[in-house]
Amino acid sequence: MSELCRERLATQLAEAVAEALRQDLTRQARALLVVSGGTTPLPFFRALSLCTLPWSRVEVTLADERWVPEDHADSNARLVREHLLQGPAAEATFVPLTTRDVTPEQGVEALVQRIAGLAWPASAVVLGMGGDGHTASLFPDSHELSLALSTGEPAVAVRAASQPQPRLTLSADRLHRAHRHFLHITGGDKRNVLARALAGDDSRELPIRAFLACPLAVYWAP
Ligand SMILES: O=C1O[C@H](COP(=O)(O)O)[C@@H](O)[C@H](O)[C@H]1O
Repeated sequence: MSELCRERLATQLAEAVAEALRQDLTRQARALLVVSGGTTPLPFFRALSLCTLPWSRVEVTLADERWVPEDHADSNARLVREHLLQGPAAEATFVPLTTRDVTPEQGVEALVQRIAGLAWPASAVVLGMGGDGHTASLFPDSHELSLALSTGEPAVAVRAASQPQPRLTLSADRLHRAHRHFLHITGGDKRNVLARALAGDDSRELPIRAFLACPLAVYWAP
């Protein structure tokens, strides 16, 4: 039952995101979609790839990325290429968030320049959330969290003791500036984390709190 619910949730989210892109494309030449990685978005990526859109006018980038090669099992870019950029959606322009630099600290400046030409503000940001309340790569146990929550720079290199790889994340400021915000989560554990987040206001404890007033359209299924 929960598999069916999750598929329907992914389809409904894909329809809402596609409609957001269509609306913006009636008044601008290009529209930008920011997606998250991890495991939750896979059915959403597949559903969105089936939507009718002028894909050649759609740009896609990530909210965050693990600093691994694109063929690595943990690469968010690999997920986007394999599950979203398929069929007609392959005509979209995808801008990944890694370089060949050894560390994200070395690569961040080039990435800031790479994403500067995208159609900001994004039409939609689709956030995920971890069990620790992180979203994008805004981790509660990261030294760079305060910077990523407060900087006006678009992207930040981050490290967190809880994570095996260093990361690159769009800053809260850059994510905030999107026209629409969606949160895609599944399962009782994440529902409970979201309930905790809604009951407080310290974004350093549960970084998803930084987006609760965007407004944030929550797409949840068991
Ligand atoms: O590390 C990450 O985790 C979150 C949530 O991932 P999930 O596997 O629980 O769906 C994701 O939103 C983020 O983009 C990703 O890099």
